[in-house]
Amino acid sequence: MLRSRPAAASSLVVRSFRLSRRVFLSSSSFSKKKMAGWGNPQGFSRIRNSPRPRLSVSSGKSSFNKVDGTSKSSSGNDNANSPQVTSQSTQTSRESIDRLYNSSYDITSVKTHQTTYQRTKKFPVSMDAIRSSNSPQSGTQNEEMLTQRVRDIISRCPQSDAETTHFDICKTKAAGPVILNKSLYEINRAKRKEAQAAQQTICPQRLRPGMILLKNYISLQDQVKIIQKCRQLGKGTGGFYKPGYTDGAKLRLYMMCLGMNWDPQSRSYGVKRPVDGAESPKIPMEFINLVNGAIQYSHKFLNDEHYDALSEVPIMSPDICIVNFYEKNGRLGLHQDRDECKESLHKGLPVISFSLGDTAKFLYGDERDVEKASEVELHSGDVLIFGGSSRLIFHGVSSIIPNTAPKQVTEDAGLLPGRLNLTFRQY
Ligand SMILES: O=C(O)CCC(=O)C(=O)O
Ligand SMILES: [Fe+2]
Repeated sequence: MLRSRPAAASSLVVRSFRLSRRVFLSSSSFSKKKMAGWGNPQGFSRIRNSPRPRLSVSSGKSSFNKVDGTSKSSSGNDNANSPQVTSQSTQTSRESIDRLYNSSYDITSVKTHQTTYQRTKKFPVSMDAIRSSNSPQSGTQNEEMLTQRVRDIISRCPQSDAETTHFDICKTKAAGPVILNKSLYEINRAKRKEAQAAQQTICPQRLRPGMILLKNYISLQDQVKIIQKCRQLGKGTGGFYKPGYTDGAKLRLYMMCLGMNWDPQSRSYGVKRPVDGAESPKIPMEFINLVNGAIQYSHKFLNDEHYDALSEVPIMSPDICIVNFYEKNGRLGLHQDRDECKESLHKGLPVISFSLGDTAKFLYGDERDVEKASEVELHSGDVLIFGGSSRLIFHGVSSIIPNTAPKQVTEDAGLLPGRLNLTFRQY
């Protein structure tokens, strides 16, 4: 799980600009602040993208200072073309380079005009070239050192497919039980699984017109699979991040969008998310099959109860899935889901919501008023549908009830304490 940064790490940002043909090294404070501001909880996501940046290097004094972390950028001048190395900065750079030479360090971010290459793994950069041109250090030699360092960094930038590590919703695998206990552990687990499977009966309820709750709809086996898939997608490009607003406020959840990105700041959908330009992963087909099955199930239930199934839950093809992960103190204020296209809203195409993990207290009502809202508990495996005349209900999560997730979810899938919610919509 990537939640903290190795203590000894320092970081670099390498930017290359096609127009100015300039690369500079800037301070860790820049990249940390930027990443933290953009939503990654600890400000350290790993992103590796191709293509590699074209390398062209010049250096500015602020670059050296920034490496050293001693000053803020004074090189806001991105058009500077020639190296500027003053005696002051030469001194600073020598110290910086010495320090770097003596330790391996993190490359947090290599940024081009289009792409951010980020990684956090402790990453030793060969300083042989720097060593060989050690002293005396003229401005030109300094520049060469810097150039070599940048080349080193770039040459270690993987060229493979994009890969990002964001917030991990699952525990990293704990050390397994000792061998002697293992068989007993497995026997007990199998028994527990059987007992829980026997208890799992789908129980549909019509909470109000267009609002159907399918209790226990998702089998434990499927819950584990959904969590594992969300975990895998959530660690990659476009994965989980903590959305925030420009005023600095943060939502009390981690979010990942599939199919299309929904931006909480602008309340709009787009291909790429503004925070890091990442495209949303596709919605896995298994998820879509489950959604279709839930729609069919609700239709059968409504028909059996003599309601107009198609007007309460119109058929939809999900092309958006917003995945939220709530930690134990997570919540979501009353709101309407109304950023899908007019036609989708007009037709009342339903939102289909899967709950996994700890139980949520879910509020819903006709007004944005907590006092007047109704409450229902959503347990792991429940599917909530709101379409037709309930499509624009106000809804939110007032709290997460700790330690209520089924054992399979916490043990087999390893979901962290908290709740995973997936809402499917058709744009
Ligand atoms: O977590 C939930 O149950 C609701 C999520 C939600 O309303 C949303 O993502 O818009
Ligand atoms: Fe919502």
